[in-house]
Amino acid sequence: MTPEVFFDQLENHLSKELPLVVYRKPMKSGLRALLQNTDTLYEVKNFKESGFVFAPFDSQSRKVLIQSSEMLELASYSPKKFEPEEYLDIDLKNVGNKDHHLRLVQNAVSSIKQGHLKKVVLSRILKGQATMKPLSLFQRLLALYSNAFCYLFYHPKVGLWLGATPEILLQVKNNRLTTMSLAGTKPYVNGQEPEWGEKEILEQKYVTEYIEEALKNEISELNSGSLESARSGKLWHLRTKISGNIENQNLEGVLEKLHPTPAVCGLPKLESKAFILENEGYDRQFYTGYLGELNMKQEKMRSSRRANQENQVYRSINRFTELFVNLRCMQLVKDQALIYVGGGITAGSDPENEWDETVLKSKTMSSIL
Ligand SMILES: C=C(O[C@@H]1C=C(C(=O)O)C=C[C@H]1O)C(=O)O
Repeated sequence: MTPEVFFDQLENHLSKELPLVVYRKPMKSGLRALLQNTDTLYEVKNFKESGFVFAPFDSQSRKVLIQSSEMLELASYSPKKFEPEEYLDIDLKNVGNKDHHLRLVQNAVSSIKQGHLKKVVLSRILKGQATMKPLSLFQRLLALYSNAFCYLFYHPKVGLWLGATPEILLQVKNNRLTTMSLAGTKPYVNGQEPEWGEKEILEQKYVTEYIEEALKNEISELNSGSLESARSGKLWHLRTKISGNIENQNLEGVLEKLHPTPAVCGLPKLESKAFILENEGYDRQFYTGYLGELNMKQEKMRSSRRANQENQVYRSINRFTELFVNLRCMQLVKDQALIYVGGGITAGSDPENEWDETVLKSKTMSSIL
């Protein structure tokens, strides 16, 4: 299949207002799309389902599933080069005023200092104008962010979302589970690794400790890698990779423990979530939720040749799950682009710096407008 045919089929599906998702995994060149031929809204109930899950921040709300009627694959796709520099100063409007966000951060810092919370992630929306078709915006994402999970999701009963996320929530392949702790942000300047301060080191450490604690009874041989700087577009983050063995494939239990991690919610989990729902002043919907392949089939052709036996080729079918946190994303409502951004607040946070961090993060998506 050629890229033209691939994208024409997606365009045609979107024009019929039918659900679809198209995505590229980090550091891969292939594209995959799942197309659903009815507008039924399927939901994930127990994580035994198979398809593409699109789950909101608030786990009380429904987790949408695209059940593929048809899967399209493009083995390799080279996006047209795109130079965003000239687009970077795009005019974005703040939804909600700056004072509100500064006060929100200040209140969180006070709450942390009083000992009610250790960390809370606070976010907001910026608004821009989309002047291109959604699939053209998606192609720009592909051109800019080769190490992110890039996606476009559409369901007539949910809306249209696009994103390029650097954060893995969970991968499960052959009983091997991988996740990561990602937090702390610095701008990417001249390719130089940043000097990390105490504030970033602490906020990332909280996430690592939380994940280790959450998984310790679910996962055997749990192992945390070393702390590293990870680049994400024009930003750097601190990252620790964490892996282990998941014996009983209890995805529902693991996700219940893991999501939302303090990378997008806070610590303690329930208190910080309540703080967000009470004070942030808007509905995050799918921002800081998670998305990706759930129990997808992978067929492998194996061959075995034993002495005195014919060469046998047989098929084995594995299932795998690969979920990402829905960060660096936007929602398209007609030609309005709503860009969702946030940052982790700890005792050492300065409201103006936190505001600047959200402006910086918004450029990941505003660069494609
Ligand atoms: C909340 C976001 O990002 C998260 C928060 C980070 C931080 O506080 O430094 C860094 C990476 C993500 O875990 C976002 O991009 O909106």
